[in-house]
Amino acid sequence: MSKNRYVIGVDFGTDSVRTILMDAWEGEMLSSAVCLYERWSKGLYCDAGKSQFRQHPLDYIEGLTTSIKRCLKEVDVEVRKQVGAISMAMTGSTPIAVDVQGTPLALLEAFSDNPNAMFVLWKDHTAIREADEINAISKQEGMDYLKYVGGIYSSEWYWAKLLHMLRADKKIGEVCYTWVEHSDWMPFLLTGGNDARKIKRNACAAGHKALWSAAFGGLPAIDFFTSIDPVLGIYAERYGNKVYTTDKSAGYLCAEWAERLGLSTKVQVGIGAIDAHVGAVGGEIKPYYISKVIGTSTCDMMVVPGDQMEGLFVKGICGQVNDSIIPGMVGLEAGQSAFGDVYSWFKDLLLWPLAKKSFSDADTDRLYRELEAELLRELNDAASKLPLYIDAPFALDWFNGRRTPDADPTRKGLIGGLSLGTTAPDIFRALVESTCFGARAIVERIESEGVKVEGVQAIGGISNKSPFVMQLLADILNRPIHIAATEQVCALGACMFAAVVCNIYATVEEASVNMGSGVKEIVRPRSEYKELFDQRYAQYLHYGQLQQDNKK
Ligand SMILES: Nc1ncnc2c1ncn2[C@@H]1O[C@H](COP(=O)(O)OP(=O)(O)O)[C@@H](O)[C@H]1O
Ligand SMILES: O=C(CO)[C@@H](O)[C@@H](O)COP(=O)(O)O
Repeated sequence: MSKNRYVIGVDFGTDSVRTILMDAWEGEMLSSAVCLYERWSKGLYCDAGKSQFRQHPLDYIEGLTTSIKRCLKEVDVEVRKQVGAISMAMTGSTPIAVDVQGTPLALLEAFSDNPNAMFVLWKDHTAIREADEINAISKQEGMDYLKYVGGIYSSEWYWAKLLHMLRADKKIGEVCYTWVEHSDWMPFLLTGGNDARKIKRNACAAGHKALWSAAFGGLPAIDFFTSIDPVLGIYAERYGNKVYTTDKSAGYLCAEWAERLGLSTKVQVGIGAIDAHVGAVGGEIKPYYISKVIGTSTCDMMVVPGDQMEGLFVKGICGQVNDSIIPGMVGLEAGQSAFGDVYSWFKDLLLWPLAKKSFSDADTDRLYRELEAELLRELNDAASKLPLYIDAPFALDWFNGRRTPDADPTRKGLIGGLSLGTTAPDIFRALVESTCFGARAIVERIESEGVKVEGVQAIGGISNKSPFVMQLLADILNRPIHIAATEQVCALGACMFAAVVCNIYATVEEASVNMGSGVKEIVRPRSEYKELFDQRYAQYLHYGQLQQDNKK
C-alpha cells in the first residue's frame, strides 16, 4: 500500500465551501468544516431581478484556507505530514476572465469591484441572448455540434457567458486572455500556476459546458465559433486541445499555498470537476441508476458503459460525455435550475417584514435569525400533515428557468389554485410537489430517449435534511429512493479522487468500495397516492404547456 494515508476533499457549493479530511485506508472521516462565502452571503455583486449571480474569487480563497485549516487543527500533527492529495469539486459552468498570467481580473486592483470580472455562477442567466445565437448557428448545415449536450446550448454555460461578458463590458475584453472554469482555476492556483496557457482543463466541464468532445477531435471547428462572433474564434483557439480526467494530478501544492495551509509541497492537487459529478462518485453511483444531487438546484447524474450509448443521443439533457463522472464510462447529466432555491425563495418571502432594515432592532434581528434557521423545518413538518386532494394548490417549479428537459431559461415559476383558506404550508407543499414533478419529467425524458433507469439514489443536502421532500419524491417518481448516508457526498467524492491521485487506490471504483459510506435508508413510494399524483402530474404538464403556448 502507498505510504500516503490521508486525503482532503473540498466541495465548493453555491452558498458554502465544505471540506473533509479522511483516512483513506480506513475509509474514515477524521474532521470536517463548512465556511459560508462572506461576500456572497451579503448578496454582493448579485442582482436576482436580472438573474445576475457573481462570486468573488476571494470568497473561494478565504473559504478554502479557513476550512482546510480548521480540518487540520482537529487532528494530530502527524496526520498533516501524511496528507497525500487534495481534490476539489466546484459548481459549473462557473467561469471567470483571467489575464495572461491566469489571474482572475477581480483580483487586479482595477477590477476588484467589477461583477463582470468575477466568477459567473452556474445559475446566472444574463447570457440568454448569446445562448440563442449559439443555438441558431448550430442549426445550420454542418454546424451540429450540440448532439452531445442534449441539442440545446444553455445560457448557464461557458461560451454563452463568455460572449455575453465580452459584449457587456469592453474593458474585460481588453485584458481577458482566456475564460476559465472555477474547477480549472483552483488547481492552477494551488499548484502555483502563472501562465494561463498552461491551465489544465477538466474533461467534465469541457465536455458538459464547453462542447469539447473526442468525437470532434476537441472543440467544434473554429468556423462554428467565428460564425457566432469572430471574437469567439480567438478564445476557441486559445482554449487548447487537451483535457484531463479527475483521477489525474494537476501538480504539487506550491510553496506559497503549502505554507498558507500548513501542509508540505509533496501534496498532490487533483484535477477538478463539477460538484455534482464528484458527488455522484461520493454517493457510489452505479450504472443505470440516477444519482440525484439535491441542493439549491438538482443535478441528475447517470453512468452508462460506452458501448451501450453507441448512436444514442439523449435529447434535452445537459450532456453525455465520456469520462465525465467515472473514467471509462459515459456520464449523463440533467437537472433542475432551482430546487431548494425555490424553498429558500418562499422562506425569504415569509420573512420579508422581519428582514426589512427599517424595522430592525435587536429583538427583531434575533427573531429573524431564529425563524430563518427554523422556518423550513417547521414548514416541512406542517406540510407533511396536510391531507392530499386533487385540487389542492399547485405550482410550476421553474423559478430560475428550466434546465431539463429542454433548457429554457425564460420559463417561470407559478403558484395556482389558491383560496382565502390557503395557508403557508399549503403553498410550501405545492412548491415541493412541483420540484418533484420536475424530477419526474427528467426521468421520463431519459427513459423515453432509450436509456433505462433502474434505480434512484438521492444525495446532497436536502436528501438528508428533509424526509418530507424525499417521501414526496418517492411517491411522485413511484420508485424507491436510496438515500446516501453522508450529507457531504461531494467532499467525500473529492476525497475518493484524491486517494487515486496519490496512488492509495488504483481506480475510482476501488476508492469508492473502500471509502464509501453507503445507503442510510430506502424511502418507498406509497401506492395509495399513485393515482392522485399521476393526475396532479398531468395537471403540472398541462399548466407547463399553457405557459409554452402563451409564449408563442
Ligand atoms: N429542512 C429543509 N427542507 C427542505 N430544504 C431545505 C431544508 N433546509 C435547507 N434546505 C434547502 O437546502 C438547500 C441547500 O442545499 P445544500 O445541498 O446544503 O447546498 P448546495 O446546494 O449549496 O450544495 C437550500 O436551497 C435550502 O433551501
Ligand atoms: O450546474 C451545476 C452542474 O451542471 C451545478 O454545479 C449546480 O447545479 C450546483 O448546484 P448546488 O449548489 O450543488 O445545488
